Amino acid sequence: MLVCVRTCVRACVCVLPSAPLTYGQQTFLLLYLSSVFTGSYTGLLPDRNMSRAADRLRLLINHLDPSPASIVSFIPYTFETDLLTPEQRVFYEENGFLLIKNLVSEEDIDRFRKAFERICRQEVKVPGLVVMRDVAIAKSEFVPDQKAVSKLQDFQEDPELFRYCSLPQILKYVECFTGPNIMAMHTMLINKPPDAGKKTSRHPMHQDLHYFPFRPADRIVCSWTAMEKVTRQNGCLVVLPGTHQGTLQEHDYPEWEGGVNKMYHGVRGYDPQQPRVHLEMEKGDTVFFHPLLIHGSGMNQTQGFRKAISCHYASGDCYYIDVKGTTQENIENEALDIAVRKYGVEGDVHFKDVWMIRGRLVQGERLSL
Ligand SMILES: CC(C)CC(=O)SCCNC(=O)CCNC(=O)[C@H](O)C(C)(C)COP(=O)(O)OP(=O)(O)OC[C@H]1O[C@@H](n2cnc3c(N)ncnc32)[C@H](O)[C@@H]1OP(=O)(O)O
Ligand SMILES: Nc1ncnc2c1ncn2[C@@H]1O[C@H](COP(=O)(O)OP(=O)(O)OP(=O)(O)O)[C@@H](O)[C@H]1O
Ligand SMILES: O=C(O)CCC(=O)C(=O)O
Ligand SMILES: [Fe+2]
Ligand SMILES: [Mg+2]
Repeated sequence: MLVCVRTCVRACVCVLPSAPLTYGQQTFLLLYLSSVFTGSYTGLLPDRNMSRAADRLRLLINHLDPSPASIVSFIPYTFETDLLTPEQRVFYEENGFLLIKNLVSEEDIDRFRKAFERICRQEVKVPGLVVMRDVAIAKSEFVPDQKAVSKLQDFQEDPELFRYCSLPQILKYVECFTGPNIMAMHTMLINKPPDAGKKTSRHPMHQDLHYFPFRPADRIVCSWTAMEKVTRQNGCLVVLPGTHQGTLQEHDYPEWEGGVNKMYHGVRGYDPQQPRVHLEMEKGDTVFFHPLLIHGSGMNQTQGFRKAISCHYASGDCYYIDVKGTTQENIENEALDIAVRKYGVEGDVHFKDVWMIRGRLVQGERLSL
């Protein structure tokens, strides 16, 4: 098999010019190899830096070795599971996100919406649930209505909402990023309110990994499903493609005149000139994205509440890290302050404990999380 692969790679490279490979040539080679070898060598990523791409290909051919470690180092972000097409795999490897249209049914979304409304009307009480109000109206009189709620967080104890995290069609995709043991670590239903005029409905550009004291980052993925049509107008997700290939950056509260929501940190020194992509989506469309991908969402300039439901998954064999002395120390301190108030615990509570109690196994085995 190895000889066969090597011959085939060499054959492919021989027909290509010895000069730097174009993007199209690389894509062709990649697709050809994956069709012949059912994906085992789809790690030949096209690279926008054409001479670097040629070097990488030469390196692969010279050191062709079918050990899992060498394959992983060429295809760091995804696993082969027969689900992703080579094009989808390459897209995620390159961009750090993948949008799947029409993945969650209307019926399911309507059920999640009803469950959300019951919580807003305070007809059910869910242990551990955090109900957030937008900072612009946080100090106004409490109305038990969805108009007061900007986000639900930690709905793992609500069986109806948590059904989202176990939907088989979602887990099939999640498995491509996490592998077969899957923990649902963090759940949210975001009800982005019409902006009250202070731009507080924005979510600053950030990397979700900033919030997580577990690793490795490549075995973590977010699924985010639009519960209705989301557009630039009502504050769709905005992503910076390819930023998942960078490192975790320092995060702080952005200096916004109108204020910013509690714990909405943004990457420090965000440059608004960077190329960004607005992910406009229909009801049921789902985007999967890497926890280092820089993303946020714009203002909601409509009168409706823009709804989305999401879950962060991690491989069961991810491990906790100590964030003391790292850029994550600021969010650890804030999270611990809130946890102490929420659970009434004193003293010896650690960032890791806050995550351990939220995590729920959804597939395979719970190992180290
Ligand atoms: C990957 C993922 C994790 C990324 C993200 O999701 S980033 C966002 C993460 N967000 C969170 O973790 C939620 C944080 N929020 C919360 O825990 C809660 O909503 C709290 C801010 C603690 C407020 O909850 P609670 O105490 O039940 O609410 P109260 O109405 O009694 O308000 C208590 C004091 O908090 C203030 N407050 C409420 N909501 C917000 C807000 N959105 N932004 C800023 N300040 C807020 C409120 O004005 C009140 O302040 P004082 O009157 O005590 O000065
Ligand atoms: N200083 C900043 N730090 C971090 N994130 C920011 C900063 N300024 C803007 N953003 C983020 O950039 C993204 C785009 O915001 P913006 O409100 O411009 O939305 P938009 O969809 O581009 O709207 P518009 O059509 O008005 O350009 C949002 O995620 C927003 O929170
Ligand atoms: O739905 C949104 O506006 C984005 C939310 C988000 O990125 C987050 O909460 O981490
Ligand atoms: Fe996020
Ligand atoms: Mg703008």
